[in-house]
Amino acid sequence: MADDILDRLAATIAARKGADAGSSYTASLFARGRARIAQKIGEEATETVIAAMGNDPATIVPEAADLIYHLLVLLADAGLTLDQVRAELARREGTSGHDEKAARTPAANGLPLSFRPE
Ligand SMILES: N=c1c2ncn([C@@H]3O[C@H](COP(=O)(O)OP(=O)(O)OP(=O)(O)O)[C@@H](O)[C@H]3O)c2ncn1[C@@H]1O[C@H](COP(=O)(O)O)[C@@H](O)[C@H]1O
Repeated sequence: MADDILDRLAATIAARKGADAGSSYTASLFARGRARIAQKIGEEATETVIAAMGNDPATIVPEAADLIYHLLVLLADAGLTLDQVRAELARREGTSGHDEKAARTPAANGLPLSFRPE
C-alpha cells in the first residue's frame, strides 16, 4: 500500500471504476460522467473560495480536501495520473510565475493583438 494518502486515495478511486454506484460515491460520479465530475469541482472550488473569504482559516481544510478528492476523480476519469501532475509541477519547479507570464505572447494571454499594450 502506498505511503502517501494521495497515492492511496488515487488507487482507491481507480478501483471504484465500474463498481456499484449505490455503494460507492466515487462509482456514482464515474457513472454520471465527466460533466458531472467537472461540475462537482466547480462547486467544491466555490466552497473553498467561500471558506477562504471567511474568518476561520481552519474551515478551508475540509473544503480543500473535497476539492482535491474530486480533482483526483477527474484525473482518473480522464485516464490521467497523479504522477503526471507531479511531473508537470516538477517541470515548473524553479521558474517564477512572473517570469513564465512575462514570456507568454499577447495572443497566448488571450488578448487580441489589437489590444496589445504599446
Ligand atoms: N475523500 C473522499 C471524499 N471527499 C468527499 N467525498 C464525498 O463528496 C461528496 C460531496 O459532498 P457535497 O456535500 O458537495 O455533495 P453531496 O450532496 O453529498 O453529493 P452530490 O450528490 O452533490 O454529488 C460527499 O458525498 C462526500 O462524502 C468523498 N467521498 C469519498 N472519498 C474517499 O473515497 C473513498 C471511496 O469512497 P466510495 O467511492 O464512496 O466508496 C473513501 O474511502 C474516501 O477515502
